Amino acid sequence: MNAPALVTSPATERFRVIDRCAINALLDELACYPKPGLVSFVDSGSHDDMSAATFLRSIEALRGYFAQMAAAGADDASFRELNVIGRTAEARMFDATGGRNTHRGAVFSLGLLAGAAGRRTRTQKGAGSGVCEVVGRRWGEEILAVARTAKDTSHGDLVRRRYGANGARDQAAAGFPTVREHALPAYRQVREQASNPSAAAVHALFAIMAALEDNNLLYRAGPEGLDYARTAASGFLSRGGMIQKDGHAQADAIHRRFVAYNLSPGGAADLLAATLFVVAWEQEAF
Ligand SMILES: CC(C)(COP(=O)(O)OP(=O)(O)OC[C@H]1O[C@@H](n2cnc3c(N)ncnc32)[C@H](O[C@H]2O[C@H](COP(=O)(O)OP(=O)(O)OP(=O)(O)O)[C@@H](O)[C@H]2O)[C@@H]1O)[C@@H](O)C(=O)NCCC(=O)NCCS
Ligand SMILES: Nc1ncnc2[nH]cnc12
Repeated sequence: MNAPALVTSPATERFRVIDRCAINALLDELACYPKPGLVSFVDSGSHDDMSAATFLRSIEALRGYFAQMAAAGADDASFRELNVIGRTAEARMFDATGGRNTHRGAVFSLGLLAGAAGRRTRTQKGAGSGVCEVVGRRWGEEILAVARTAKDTSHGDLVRRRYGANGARDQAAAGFPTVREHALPAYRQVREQASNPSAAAVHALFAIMAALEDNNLLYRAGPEGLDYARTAASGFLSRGGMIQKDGHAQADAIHRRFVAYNLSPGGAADLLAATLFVVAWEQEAF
């Protein structure tokens, strides 16, 4: 007897494409180099408890999660409903990494963007456009309404209390302004000048670092550490960033200094993955 034919609806296929774009975005973020203080295939940056292998295990554990978020987004799920899926994925990530926080921010930010991409597929035309804004418009109020209590003890909660810092929730609720206004223009500028995608990704990472209040930097090194990172990033960009002849060497030198100071812009790394997702999904959807 022949095996029954697998029936895949066009909607299911689109959710799979969204999943693939998100997984590839995470892989491309990991692969691009030099990233100040961050983990790559070259080295583990400022992290002594994680390597590229840890990140690969984490990414594999997240496969399928983004399709689930896309399907829920297409069903007009509330933030509360999306959050249930997100927390399960976060638990899978911690299982796969032995409790290390590789992608907590990406589970949140990229998960919401996958939900928004799923939601946009309902309208078919222009499905790729404006996914960042959709997150803010559809779920922004709910995201900000989730009450935090004195018992919340993530690093983000600590720096929020200590410095009044914003974080992943504020970015998402505002429709990812750092991605739209800084990272995407920086990425496209380098791509248009015929440079390779990895150089464009590194350039975009620096653009995010120059603009973002990154809670990872604040947690590890306080406002001085954050200022140091933002100044290093904006100086690099003002000299031409990855468009300069020796852009790679300069970025590598900044990476080494971040490792020496134990700095790691993990929040910026997540927003780089978000940026790469938006680029990939826009290409698929039009
Ligand atoms: C809603 C939450 C995601 C909020 O969590 P939290 O209250 O902790 O808020 P944030 O500080 O804002 O950070 C969450 C993660 O987002 C990244 N991040 C940091 N700053 C920003 C920023 N300004 N904008 C966007 N994103 C930001 C960051 O992720 C990266 O950091 C990881 C490592 O962080 P950390 O734990 O501090 O470092 P460790 O290695 O553990 O310690 P040290 O080595 O420094 O000693 C990293 O690799 C990146 O992923 C923040 O961690 C959350 O509470 C939540 O509700 N999550 C589950 C629900 C969900 O995901 N739902 C799906 C969508 S509905
Ligand atoms: N490549 C990376 N290195 C360290 N932290 C990260 N968080 C997300 N991506 C990261």
